[in-house]
Amino acid sequence: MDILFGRNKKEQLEPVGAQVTGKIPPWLQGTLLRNGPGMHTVGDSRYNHWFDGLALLHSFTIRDGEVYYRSKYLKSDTYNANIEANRIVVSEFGTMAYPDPCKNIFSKAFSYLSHTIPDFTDNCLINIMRCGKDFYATTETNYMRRINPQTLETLEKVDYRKYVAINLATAHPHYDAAGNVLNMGTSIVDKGRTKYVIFKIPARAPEAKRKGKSPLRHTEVFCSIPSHSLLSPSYYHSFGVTENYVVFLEQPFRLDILKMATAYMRGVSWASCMAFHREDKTHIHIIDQRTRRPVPTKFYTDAMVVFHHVNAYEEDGCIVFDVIAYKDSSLYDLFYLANLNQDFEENSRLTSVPTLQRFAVPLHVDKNAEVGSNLIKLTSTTATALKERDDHVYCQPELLFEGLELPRINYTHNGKPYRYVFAAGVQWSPIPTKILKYDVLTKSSLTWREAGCWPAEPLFVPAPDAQEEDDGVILSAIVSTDPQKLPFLLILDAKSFTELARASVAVDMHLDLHGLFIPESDWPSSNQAASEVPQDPASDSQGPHRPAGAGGLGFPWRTAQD
Ligand SMILES: CC1=C(/C=C/C(C)=C/C=C/C(C)=C/C=O)C(C)(C)CCC1
Ligand SMILES: [Fe+2]
Repeated sequence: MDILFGRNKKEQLEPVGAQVTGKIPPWLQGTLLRNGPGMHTVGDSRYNHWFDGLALLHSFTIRDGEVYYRSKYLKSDTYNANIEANRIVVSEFGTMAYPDPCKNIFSKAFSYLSHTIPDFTDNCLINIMRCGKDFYATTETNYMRRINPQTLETLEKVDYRKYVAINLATAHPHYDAAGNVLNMGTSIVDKGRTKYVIFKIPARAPEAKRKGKSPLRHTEVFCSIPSHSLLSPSYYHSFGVTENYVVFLEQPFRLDILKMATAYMRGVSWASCMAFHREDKTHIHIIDQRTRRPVPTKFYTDAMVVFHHVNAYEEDGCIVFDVIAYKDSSLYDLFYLANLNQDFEENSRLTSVPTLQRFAVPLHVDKNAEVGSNLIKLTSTTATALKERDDHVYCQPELLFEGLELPRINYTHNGKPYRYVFAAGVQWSPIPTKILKYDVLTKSSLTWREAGCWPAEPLFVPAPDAQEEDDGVILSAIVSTDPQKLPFLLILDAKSFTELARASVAVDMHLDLHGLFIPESDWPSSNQAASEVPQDPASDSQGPHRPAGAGGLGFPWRTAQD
């Protein structure tokens, strides 16, 4: 597994043409832009965990049936400091680093003190966020890096704290139809309180105040939810939205702030300051977007760990939400590189298989309902919500499917009733070996897999004239451990799950985490995009074609005159 996880990946700075087999639908024009860890050693020093790796951005530009690939390391402050020192000098999730090993005892003590409130990393390796015409590489700290989505160049560092009082933020924001961003973050012991903050970033700054200013300046706090514990807030990786509500799971997988404050001094990583408390509850917070207040009923379920929300929607006075859940927090332990690179089959066995679970929460709890009665009357799910005393409701999910992660949906159905989950399929190990389409209505699934192939998160792009939810394609970057097979971009017909085309590239491709698709018509200037892609030296075409301007391919919002 060293090929997948151990080696530092080589950048592909200039776009390289792919060898396309099959036929790419002519309407599919745009760029798949993705992020993930690509470098795990610097000089003689080594990161401990796969999530520590330095962010490597890569993109597949699809134009007129041809595909061009490029990749570039995010030139974060973290990257630059490491490269300059020729060793790891900035701490990441699973690795605590020390900038100056030869300091004397006094400056060491001073350095320890200044690290009790740590300045986190800007190694933004998890996802790409779009905000109007701006694109950002994101992680879960208070930093993001703006990037050029065409050249993959790294632009300015953004500190969320300048706009909203948070120390951590998710890398999985939501978008409304106008492209406004809704995200969540945690504010740790600020003015004596620890809270979860839901905030909105407008896609564009208000007209009068625009003048080239970033929409981030107009970030607005939407709602704050006090943490159940001041010194051990919940860790969360994503959240759910419906048309009128936000779903937030305050799970008993928690950060220990006192441990974090002493981690640097004790020489332990941030990861060691997180713990799963299996004896505790998972609190389900439902926030009404119209009143900007949490629904007062105290909904809860058993202890679980959720990284990815799939979707949520309203049905007959209930909130239905689907998540990928685990019985424990062992997933993060499996990504220690020592486990991935040695005795992979033994060390990387999932002790808890990720399952698709459906929850149903009643929005109005009948005061006269009997204690112990099930408040869910929906015929579409067997999920229950049992009334208890004192405004408490105990929710139990319906198990829909076992063995899936990295879920994606047709995003035009986000927050609304939907039918299909596209996901990576996992069995005994957390590394996906297949791609799945799960139908929540018929409870049936379709699978794509190939020997020696390791697929990334499957991303759905709707066809321009889509009538049905699955009219479109699935894009997934596939890394191969078969020496005879190059890595490739796989394009599946989302309806039948059959292969339409693949674009193989002779590059050192990394396993990535998350990303997005930018339709050609959404580029701020399509001329510029066209000029960025050079002629493929291997092809005898007359150079890059001008984009036809296929409109509105998949993003649920328009940016038109940006
Ligand atoms: C650096 C850092 C963090 C980083 C977390 C990361 C990098 C998580 C990655 C999660 C992924 C990739 C999940 C996939 O499902 C914390 C713990 C938030 C807080 C302390 C500083
Ligand atoms: Fe994620």
